[in-house]
Amino acid sequence: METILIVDDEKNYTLILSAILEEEGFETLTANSGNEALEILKNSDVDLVLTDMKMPLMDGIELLKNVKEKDPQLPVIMMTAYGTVEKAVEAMQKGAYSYILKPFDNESLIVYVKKAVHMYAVVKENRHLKNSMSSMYSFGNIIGKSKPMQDVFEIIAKVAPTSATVLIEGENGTGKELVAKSIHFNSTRRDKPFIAVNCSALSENLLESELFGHEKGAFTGAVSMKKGRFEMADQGTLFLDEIGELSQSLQVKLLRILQEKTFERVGGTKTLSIDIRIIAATNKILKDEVKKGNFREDLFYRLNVLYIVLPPLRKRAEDIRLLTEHFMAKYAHERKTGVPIKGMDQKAERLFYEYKWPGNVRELENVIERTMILCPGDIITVDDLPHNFKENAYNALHLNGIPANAKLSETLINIEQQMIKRALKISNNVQAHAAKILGIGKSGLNQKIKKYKLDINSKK
Ligand SMILES: Nc1ncnc2c1ncn2[C@@H]1O[C@H](COP(=O)(O)OP(=O)(O)OP(=O)(O)O)[C@@H](O)[C@H]1O
Repeated sequence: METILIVDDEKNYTLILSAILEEEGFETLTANSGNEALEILKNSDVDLVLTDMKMPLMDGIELLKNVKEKDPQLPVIMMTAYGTVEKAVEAMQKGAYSYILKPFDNESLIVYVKKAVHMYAVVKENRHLKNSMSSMYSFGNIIGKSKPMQDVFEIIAKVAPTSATVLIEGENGTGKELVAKSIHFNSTRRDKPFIAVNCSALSENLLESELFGHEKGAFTGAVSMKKGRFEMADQGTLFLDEIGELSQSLQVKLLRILQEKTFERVGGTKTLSIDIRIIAATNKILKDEVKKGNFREDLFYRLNVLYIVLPPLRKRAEDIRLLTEHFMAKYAHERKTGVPIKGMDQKAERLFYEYKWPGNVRELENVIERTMILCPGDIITVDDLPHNFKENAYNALHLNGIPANAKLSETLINIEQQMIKRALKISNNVQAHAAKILGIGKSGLNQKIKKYKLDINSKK
């Protein structure tokens, strides 16, 4: 049953309207001031606000403004007396659904109310669909409707509750850390630490003490005992990013932790036990690294208990629009103008689809964040996109192998020469035949051959 909020400072009037509308099968709530109405709206689901225009303290227009801030699509009907029609027009401009002149007959009121309520029912249905779609197309804050991403969501849901080691493969910026976090926060370890280490960011010695910690005096500068990341992650999850960069000696130590769940701090003799889940990630194909002898096979199998591949963005173009909208909403607060972005024009969208996104989702996110700051209007055009992105995107748009920054005259000469060479080859260097293939005169061809010094052995 739909609920109508009736607002009028004349109490009797609200009661009469309430009776009329309840007779029609609506549920009603009544308020005798704008503030009272806003209080009700905070706690109840309302499908329509029917308000008087002239009220002390907060008038109908002011109330309308507040309602629209809460829900821009909730319909508001203004009841107004003859003298205040101009105000009613102003209300319409500010987003009122309609106005009705007092005194009105019950039938007209009911027609207006039914129309508005019906319109809002459609809005609510769309919202519901959109919500259920967005939960289909996301797993926590990981977005994706493409088949490979849907498969990833399924695997995360299955592996998260276990404590199994997971290996995630994917190019930079494809969301490996996001997936690792999602596994952690959907596991029973969610209240324990999630610790991330980038194995390529530190030299071997530093990484060793970072991972395993060190005892006081273990090396110059080790002035006190320091716990390593393994200890910090005890009972939680340790995310080892860029695992393919781990040195051979650290690979051995990691293997021991995975097998025995024990280790010693650098410079220490005491064996420590830990309970951690390891999630490893790499932008290399680890199997190939094993074949090349760069990565231990036994460690590879220990890590690869469960395997997740995140495909590059260029291979899941159907996610681009969804991710773009997601990041537009995420960075909407960065808009200095306050004008909300409605979307992107066709040209900009095409560029997004054709671009190869070497930096994957991270690059897309950065482009959108900067565009949200730069774009003055409500539609993103190519002009609003960050300069260096446009340069990259256009340079990447090869036209039959011709880069976007190629000069026309040079390119035409190059193509002309290639076509002549090909025609000569096909015609076994018979110029008359080659000219026919090219659709030009024999003497014209001969001139070009001389100009470009293309063939000295040709048969006339
Ligand atoms: N599917 C996705 N949905 C929403 N945001 C995503 C998605 N994939 C990546 N991101 C965002 O892109 C950025 C990069 O993601 P993340 O750091 O997880 O990538 P990565 O693969 O671990 O990168 P690297 O290999 O460079 O460490 C983050 O801000 C992340 O939130």
